[in-house]
Amino acid sequence: MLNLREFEAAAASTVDRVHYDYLAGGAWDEVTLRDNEAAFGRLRLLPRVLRGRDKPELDVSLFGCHAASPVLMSPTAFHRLVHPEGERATARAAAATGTIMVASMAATVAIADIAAAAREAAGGVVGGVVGGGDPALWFQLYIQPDLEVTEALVARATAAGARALVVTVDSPVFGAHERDRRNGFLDLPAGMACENMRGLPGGEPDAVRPIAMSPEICWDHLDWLRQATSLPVVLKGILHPEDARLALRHGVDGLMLSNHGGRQLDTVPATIDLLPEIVAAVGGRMPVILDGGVRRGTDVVKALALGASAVGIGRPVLWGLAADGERGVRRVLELLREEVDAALALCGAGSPRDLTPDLVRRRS
Ligand SMILES: Cc1cc2nc3c(=O)[nH]c(=O)nc-3n(C[C@H](O)[C@H](O)[C@H](O)COP(=O)(O)O)c2cc1C
Ligand SMILES: O=C(O)C(=O)c1ccccc1
Repeated sequence: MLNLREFEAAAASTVDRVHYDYLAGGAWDEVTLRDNEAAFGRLRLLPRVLRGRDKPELDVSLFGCHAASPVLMSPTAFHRLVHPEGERATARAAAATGTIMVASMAATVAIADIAAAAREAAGGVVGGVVGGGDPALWFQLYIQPDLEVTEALVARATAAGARALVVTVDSPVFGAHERDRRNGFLDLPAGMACENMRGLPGGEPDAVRPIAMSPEICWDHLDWLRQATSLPVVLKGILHPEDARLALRHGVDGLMLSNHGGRQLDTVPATIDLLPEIVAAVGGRMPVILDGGVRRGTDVVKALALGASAVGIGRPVLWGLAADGERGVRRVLELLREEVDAALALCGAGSPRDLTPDLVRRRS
């Protein structure tokens, strides 16, 4: 496999059609889904030359979490749908490559088990230190209207060693995925469940509580969460610059500029097209991480040049996992890393910090 597209093709031919449609699909007409990739295609890179740089340095540090690459794994649900080891395999690939993994609240492996898999793969070496503590694992949270349940989820993630909470705020209702409606995909197959939702307060000890998406969630909930945890809080799914400014006022630590891979409100802009406005609104006061349509090293470089601190990939991780389990995910991450490395050098940059917005031009 030479690039992420080849992993996409491999996944399309191995994963059951109904399940493949679930991971590939978007909301309604899939306008945003297509635009995320197309918008990167409308941008051109304008390199600098003769800058006499060393080999590029790709490390990033986010909320005290060190990573070998500015590409992280965005949270995606249901990894066991495409591979029997599910999130365990994903976590091992993340740990082996020094990649930050954002584990989904809708994971099919519990956060404690994901963390254990990551630790095992790191061989007890985390951040270059033997016995160096917790892996580069973050937990994605949908705030549940029942705050006791939300508190229990946060406590589990914290106990597992998660280093940040990524609160997804673009889902007051479930996205309307017409492919899933047509295919009748409503639930996980027997023997798979959202393990983070098992045995929560107010339910039977072994019961799996459905994930609630609620239009009632508001900034008051965020304020409550802010005081209920000492972990960094990252908001995922902020699109309007006014909401970016509000996030700052509510003590948020970072943003993930994301349209959920085109799976929530259709016809919102591509994330890369929104990035300059969001970066301007934030004014360097917190990191902005972009996801949606990142498929090539050049996409990563464009986003970093326009002010993102890092980028996330969603579907490509699932393609790698479907194609070849842990090895496939590792290969996806390595391919992208090699491409970023080469694209940085070709831009005359010695690190992501050397990338500036003038290196990106819109195709006329
Ligand atoms: C199959 C699938 C499941 C997802 N599950 C979640 C989730 O549980 N929580 C969440 O915040 N985002 C979820 N997302 C959105 C991703 O975090 C991310 O925003 C998106 O996939 C990025 O776009 P990309 O797939 O083009 O890289 C999911 C995306 C996909 C494709
Ligand atoms: O499919 C998704 O995009 C998603 O975010 C999700 C969230 C909860 C349960 C299943 C999927």
